[in-house]
Amino acid sequence: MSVMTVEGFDAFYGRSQALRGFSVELRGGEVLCLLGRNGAGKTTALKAIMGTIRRTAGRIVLDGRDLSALPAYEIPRAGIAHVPQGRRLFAELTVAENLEIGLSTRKSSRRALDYALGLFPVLTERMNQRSGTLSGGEQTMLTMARAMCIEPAVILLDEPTEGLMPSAIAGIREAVIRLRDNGVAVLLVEQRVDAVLPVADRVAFMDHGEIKARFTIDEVRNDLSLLHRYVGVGA
Ligand SMILES: Nc1ncnc2c1ncn2[C@@H]1O[C@H](COP(=O)(O)OP(=O)(O)OP(=O)(O)O)[C@@H](O)[C@H]1O
Repeated sequence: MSVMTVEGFDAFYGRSQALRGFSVELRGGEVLCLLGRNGAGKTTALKAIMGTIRRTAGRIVLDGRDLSALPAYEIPRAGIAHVPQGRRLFAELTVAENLEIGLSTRKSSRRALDYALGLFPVLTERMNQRSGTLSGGEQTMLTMARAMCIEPAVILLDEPTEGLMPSAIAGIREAVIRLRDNGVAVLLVEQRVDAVLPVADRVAFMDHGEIKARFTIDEVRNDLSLLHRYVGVGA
């Protein structure tokens, strides 16, 4: 199983420090959920892992390979996929065409496509539909499937359930579980604790760019007041 280690990331927006010693370790077949109030630095942490914002300190290692000095465009090829907040699909293009874009960095594209569609079978019936006409949940799954076309060891998901109806949230939850059961390491950013509890193995609470506390999901389930204390949500 893969292991990703992120150690001591610092990052700044101008003079304001957005990440302070951000560190996580994540294994294949595991879901780590990053929770925190608005502006805590969760999205910034994912961008720092992808190298799309500059880090001033820290290192990242995936399966013994130090990725710290790689340019951002090399990070997906090294095995880390990112599904950013909001669904960045090409609405006028079909499902198949959107997936082809995900495949363009791979040589063995047929196998990768079969793999991605196997994780999100609902898309196979909609290959020729314009992606802008998919439901919100289907669009999110397409974005996730596109990211999976590189057959990554790690996937970073930034609020995949944002704006979705409860029924669609259940579909995303199942998709996350399927990724995990396929041995993928999942780093999940969520606002909605109800979306997290059924899928997370561990949670980390962020505040002011820093991880303030880490718990196993059983510790959270046994003491829901932790959620209230760290993210200010009703428990
Ligand atoms: N491009 C930017 N320039 C300046 N400041 C930024 C920029 N992007 C984010 N910030 C600031 O950095 C802090 C962390 O933002 P970030 O988006 O990482 O938080 P978040 O935890 O993902 O929040 P949310 O849950 O609202 O998405 C916030 O104070 C935000 O205003």
